[in-house]
Amino acid sequence: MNQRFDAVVIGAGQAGPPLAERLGKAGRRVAVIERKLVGGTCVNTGCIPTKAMVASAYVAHMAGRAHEYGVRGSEDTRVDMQRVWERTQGISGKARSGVEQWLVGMPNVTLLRGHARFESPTTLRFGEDLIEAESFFINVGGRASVPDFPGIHDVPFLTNTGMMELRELPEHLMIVGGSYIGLEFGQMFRRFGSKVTIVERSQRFLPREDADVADAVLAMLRDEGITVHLGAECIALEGKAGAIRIKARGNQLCEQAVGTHLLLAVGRQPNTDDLGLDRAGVALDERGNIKVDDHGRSSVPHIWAMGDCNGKGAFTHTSYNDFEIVADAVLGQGRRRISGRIQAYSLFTDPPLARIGMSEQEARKSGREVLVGTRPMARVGRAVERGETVGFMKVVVDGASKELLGAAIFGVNGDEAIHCLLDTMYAKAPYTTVSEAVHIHPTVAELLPTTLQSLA
Ligand SMILES: Cc1cc2nc3c(=O)[nH]c(=O)nc-3n(C[C@H](O)[C@H](O)[C@H](O)COP(=O)(O)OP(=O)(O)OC[C@H]3O[C@@H](n4cnc5c(N)ncnc54)[C@H](O)[C@@H]3O)c2cc1C
Ligand SMILES: NC(=O)c1ccc[n+]([C@@H]2O[C@H](COP(=O)([O-])OP(=O)(O)OC[C@H]3O[C@@H](n4cnc5c(N)ncnc54)[C@H](O)[C@@H]3O)[C@@H](O)[C@H]2O)c1
Repeated sequence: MNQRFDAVVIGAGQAGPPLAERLGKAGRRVAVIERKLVGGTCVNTGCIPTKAMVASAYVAHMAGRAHEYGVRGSEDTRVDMQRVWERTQGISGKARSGVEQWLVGMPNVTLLRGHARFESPTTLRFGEDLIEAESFFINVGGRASVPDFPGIHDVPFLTNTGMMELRELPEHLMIVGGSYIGLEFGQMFRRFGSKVTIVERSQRFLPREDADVADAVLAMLRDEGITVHLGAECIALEGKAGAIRIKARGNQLCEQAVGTHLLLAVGRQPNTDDLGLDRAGVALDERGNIKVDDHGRSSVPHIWAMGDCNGKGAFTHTSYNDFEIVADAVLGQGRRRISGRIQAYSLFTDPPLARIGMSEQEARKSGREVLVGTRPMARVGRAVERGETVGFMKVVVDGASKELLGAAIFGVNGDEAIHCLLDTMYAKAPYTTVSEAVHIHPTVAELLPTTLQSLA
């Protein structure tokens, strides 16, 4: 059967559903095609379930410290992984059904379940059907990369998706990759009670971050009993279920460890290889991302790409922002641009590492007159009162223009507090806007003005 729509959205991730709603409300007949679970990675196997698990791990950690706060009765803290799993699935499932009900209730929008693939620039193959449309909006996201290591077919391994299914505690979790996924899962499973070994190929931990920031995160993980091997590139896997060994180049220390479970957290690849994009004439970059202009338009003018599959961001907030930019280009004035986005992300360890704009190393490389203000969390009243004083805050400023260039807050509530700096950057206001502001006491944000008064 042939079907015709004004617009087709492929993938119900973070950008597709809100765009479908906007197009539908504008009177367009829209199809949203989703091959698996609506809500995509964030809702089902990414942000939402992992942050629910981070919350369980936080409670386990604090229960172990309860006596420090004068709370007794939790000396025998144990984690019930079945219950952690149920809670996580409950939160993720509720979010998924929320997206589903929202999609089904949208005016002029039809939700179709199955895999879509281009047959031509204006036609999709959808099962036995062909679907034609005037414009297409691709929001297909990505999946965990699985390198073809020798041994990969013999040794059982998990990715972020498989981690969601664990209902018992791994005795020893080995993790290849020491970035967002490896560190968030590594810390939470250590707090649940597993032994954790992380094998990272970079010689320098978190190389994107300033050395003082990266060192502080590494020290925190090691203090919690996590083994981190740096400069260790996994090149092969050996063993069998329950007894897994990682062979590494550069640092063979990890080869002495035998793990019961293995998590591969070595990056993600876009879901663009089974979309028939060659038949549509859509150009890809060398990593398989769909090339887009500053408005999200691909090399074929009526085909747009949003979210992880365009390689312009790898976060839920960047995918959602892509929706806003594409909606503005298609239905508005085309004022908004991807290049107008300020880099912002948080590594959700506990405490989190929140980052915006430039690091100090990037700012210095740019040749500006760089001023830096720092303050340890141990001197932030709120952190002291909470008994969570790990980390520090750091703000980077252009001394000549007074512009805020970037910031890192590795500390309790840093992921929230950093937004007052981020919004000041969007407002293009000088740093004195914050340094002369009066913030509420006692908060973590309260110390940002003081930090900015001590720039050097
Ligand atoms: C473990 C983990 C934790 C994360 N934590 C965070 C976090 O804390 N904060 C943050 O900002 N980001 C986080 N991320 C990243 C975030 O999840 C992604 O950046 C975000 O989900 C990307 O959304 P998207 O809209 O690009 O696509 P996705 O959410 O991946 O959705 C794409 C959808 O397209 C569907 N699809 C694919 N191909 C087809 C096809 N051919 N036909 C039909 N449907 C198709 C898929 O089934 C999927 O539902 C995390 C990621 C992971 C893996
Ligand atoms: N808090 C968040 O916002 C959050 C959380 C989780 C995931 N994510 C998103 O998911 C994406 C994927 O995360 P990720 O951590 O898998 O990937 P990543 O690309 O951030 O990091 C992969 C890490 O694996 C290492 N590595 C690669 N090959 C290796 C090998 N053979 N041996 C040892 N180390 C190796 C790399 O050096 C790197 O440090 C990220 O881009 C991020 O945007 C975001």
